[in-house]
Amino acid sequence: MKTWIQNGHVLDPLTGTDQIYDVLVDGKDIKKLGTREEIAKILKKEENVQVLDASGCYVMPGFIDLHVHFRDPGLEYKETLKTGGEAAARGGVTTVCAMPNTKPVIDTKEKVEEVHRRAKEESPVHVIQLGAITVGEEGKELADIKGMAEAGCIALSEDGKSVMNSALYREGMKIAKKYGLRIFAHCEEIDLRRDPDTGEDGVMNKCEKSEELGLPGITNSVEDIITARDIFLAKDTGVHLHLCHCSTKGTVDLMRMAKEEGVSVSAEVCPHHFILSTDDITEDHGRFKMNPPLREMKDVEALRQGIKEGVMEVISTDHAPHSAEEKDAPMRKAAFGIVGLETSASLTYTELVEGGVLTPMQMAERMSFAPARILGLENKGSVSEGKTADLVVFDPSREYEIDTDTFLSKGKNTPFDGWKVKGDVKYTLVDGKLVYKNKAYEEQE
Ligand SMILES: NC(=O)N[C@@H](CC(=O)O)C(=O)O
Ligand SMILES: [Zn+2]
Ligand SMILES: [Zn+2]
Repeated sequence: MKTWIQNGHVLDPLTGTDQIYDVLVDGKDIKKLGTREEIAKILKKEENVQVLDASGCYVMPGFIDLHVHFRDPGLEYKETLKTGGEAAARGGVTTVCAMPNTKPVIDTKEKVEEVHRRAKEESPVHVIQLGAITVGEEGKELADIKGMAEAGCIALSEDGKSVMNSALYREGMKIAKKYGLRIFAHCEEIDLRRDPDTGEDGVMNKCEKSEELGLPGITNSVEDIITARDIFLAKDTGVHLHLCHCSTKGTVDLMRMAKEEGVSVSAEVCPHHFILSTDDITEDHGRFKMNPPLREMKDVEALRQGIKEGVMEVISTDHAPHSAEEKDAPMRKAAFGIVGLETSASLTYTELVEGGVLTPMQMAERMSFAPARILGLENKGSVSEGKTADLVVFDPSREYEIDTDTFLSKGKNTPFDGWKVKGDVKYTLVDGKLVYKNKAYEEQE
């Protein structure tokens, strides 16, 4: 099967291509970039091709989300490989890294293989399952790192928490390095998560707003301390360290230092952390509760500056679906986490590209090329001949209102419901196959 994407503005971070081209997809691969005539010449007259109109749209490499929670196995009432995959496709995301904090925790070769096998059948997008660092994410003994590497894990993560025992963690890093795996770190000193004044478990950022709402707070140091520790351990062991859901100015400063020192590190920021601050928390409600929490404006500004410079080179979502019952509650009761797959590209385009922080090419870099490089996926993250046809056709002019009722994800938990945004996904292709077609364009056709 061939697909002919016509008249799109190709953005390719690998070769620097930044111009209007037609793109011919043949099977799973990108066959040719060229003019209408050049593509027409390759095709036989009677040949059956799928034509997609990309006029006025960017053709970018499919987004690669290094951080999602698909809750499968065990917590399927929140999300499944199928619904999570459909939400991803809708957001222009063609590959996800699924965190291992499922039920059971993914900590063996067999469990990784099982998710990979099922994902091929059930999810429309590529799913890379990450394995836990310790058995059951309990922080007591190391999981079967070698076995998980053999199952194609690529990276390990204890997401949801940090490995608090530094010696055990260092040992895990050494083994990960030996088998070519990266470490994706959730940085949180759990013993400090309690409010320094009241000792109660923190539910939002510690600041004037938390005082005003009478809620227990989480200080920036809860993140910064472990960020620093992890960077030093990465330096000692040589493993590649990727910092998840960075939220503080301190983390940006530490990342800048680590990169100057030549440590093998990368870092991601999620839309909620570079868009919202504690000023946006209008009431004591679970839709504003996530870990790490929304921080203050000075942090948001530092994150944006870091993204602009490329110190923070990845935009991920930390897509964390929960049921309505788990989220429609005051902060003390609600679960940590918000969904992000279906809003990430629109929010990033609206806030960062329209907002003058990133060029459209840099958006493709942060959302696809850089994550592909971190994972070592040479065939992804690029719209150039011979690469895998994981593609997104993104329309920068379509304005719409975010409506959780339309979400394909089971999770509707987001503070962005009702937000007006600019830029939307028109088509998503995975391995050359059309896996998402935006219904908003059907009426026009
Ligand atoms: N981010 C969150 O608030 N929650 C995540 C866990 C995590 O990413 O640490 C979850 O699994 O729900
Ligand atoms: Zn986390
Ligand atoms: Zn997470």
